[in-house]
Amino acid sequence: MSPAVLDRWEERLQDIFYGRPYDMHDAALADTVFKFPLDIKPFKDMIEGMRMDTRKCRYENFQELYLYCYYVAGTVGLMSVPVMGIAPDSLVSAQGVYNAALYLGIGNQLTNILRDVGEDASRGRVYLPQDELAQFGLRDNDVFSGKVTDRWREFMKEQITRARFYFNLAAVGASQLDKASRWPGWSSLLLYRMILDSIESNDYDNLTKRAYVGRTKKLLMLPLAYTRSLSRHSLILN
Ligand SMILES: CC(C)=CCC/C(C)=C/CC/C(C)=C/CC/C(C)=C/COP(=O)(O)OP(=O)(O)O
Repeated sequence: MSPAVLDRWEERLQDIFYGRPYDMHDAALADTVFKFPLDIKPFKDMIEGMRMDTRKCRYENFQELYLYCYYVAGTVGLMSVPVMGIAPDSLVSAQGVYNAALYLGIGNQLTNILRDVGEDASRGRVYLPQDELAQFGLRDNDVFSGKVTDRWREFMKEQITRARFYFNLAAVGASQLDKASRWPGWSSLLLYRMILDSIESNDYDNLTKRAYVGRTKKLLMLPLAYTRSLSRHSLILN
């Protein structure tokens, strides 16, 4: 995506919020902006994330990576809450629910990154903290080599643990969404989190394999998400 295209997107975004959509897709968003209390900030931040992605292909540390994840995915969580709605009798503050949604975006994006390590490497991109790779005695070349070593497995275990930590933070808010949104909220959390299990089942080979969750597994998960969505207190995942 060229900088000029992203600048144009930002202009169109502003026009959408002014109620002046450019095409039918923009009109759909303008309608949503009219119906729900949406703020332009996360939309702008998402475009900023795409700018960041055109500028850099390495992340020095987790702080840098987290910022990228916020821009491209945490923002989606922040955009979703005003549409999904917060339960009137929420046990968590509105800010707590927004935080949880943001963390779901972070967990999703971290998972997405871990699933796509091999694919991203083939495009010369490494969305993993460089300092953490080094701590495990790993370098870019180990990512490009496609060889799954014990060092790589140990490194991946830590990365997966961190992604699960964000899913746990997200779980705090999923049960506080409006009644109709709780099931979809839990489904999106549990479905994406299953990709991490699949990386484990592949013995941490995310260099030559793309972890995926089969249709049957996904369908079997839906009743579980439904059960979770019935309780208001499911704060901890297992
Ligand atoms: C839990 C609470 C309180 C609310 C739910 C709020 C929601 C629905 C948040 C979802 C956030 C979300 C779906 C973020 C998207 C993150 C993500 C993985 C983006 C990846 O996009 P692509 O890079 O296009 O994916 P592919 O690589 O799979 O094409």
